[in-house]
Amino acid sequence: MRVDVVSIFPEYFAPLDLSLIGRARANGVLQLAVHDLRTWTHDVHRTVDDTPYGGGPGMVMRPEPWGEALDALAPVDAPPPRLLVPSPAGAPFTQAMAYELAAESHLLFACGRYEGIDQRVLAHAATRMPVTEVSLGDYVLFGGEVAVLVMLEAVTRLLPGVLGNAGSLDEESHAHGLLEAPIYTKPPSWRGHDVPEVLRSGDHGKIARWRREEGLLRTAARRPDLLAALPTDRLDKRDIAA
Ligand SMILES: Nc1ccccc1-c1cnco1
Repeated sequence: MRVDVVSIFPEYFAPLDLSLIGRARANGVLQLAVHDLRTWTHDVHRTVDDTPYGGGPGMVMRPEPWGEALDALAPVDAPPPRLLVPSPAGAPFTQAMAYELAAESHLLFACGRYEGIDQRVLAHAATRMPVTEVSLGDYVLFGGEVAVLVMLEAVTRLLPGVLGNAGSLDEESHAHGLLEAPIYTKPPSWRGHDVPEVLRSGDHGKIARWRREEGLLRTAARRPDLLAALPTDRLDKRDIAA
């Protein structure tokens, strides 16, 4: 997968050389390039923002540098990338979206700052590539960079060969729309707290049932919205009885 990121703070993405993402880049699973938006400015001050039409606080990112950046990174003679723009006004980022993005061959992330990017940049881009504004949640950040770091981690770990034990993808929270059951390791007793007997029973069927029930209980208690969204065929009669 090819990923291009455009930001006025390219140094934000230094962490991407670390750990799993660093390995995915080293073994070619992920081709990542980070670009400074100011590359596509032409004035001595390398200006990327201006005052908002209609007045109001803050500044808006100018369309011209973004237009030239997208022209350069999504040339018309190549298959179009999927443009992702982190935004508080975007669609919620979910594990389902992470799987969707992991199937793409080229992602292009546009990191907005200030009050955001002139809307015409997205409107023009949408004439020649899929554009998705994405929100990480209902809170306000200084810019899209941290959102891109989160999305890149969530997507990259789904790429083949990135996670050592692909099986762990199957068990983690949100993998099946439910939260994961509590997990434990040695010692069997610690500060008066014991590991649930069932997990030390060696009875794998019983352990699997316990984990599913505990995941359901946790989901019902902490994220009833996830339970409500679960397709009914995903809850078999054993779950209802639990
Ligand atoms: N607040 C922001 C400002 C700029 C770019 C993204 C965001 C964002 C994304 N998800 C929540 O907020």
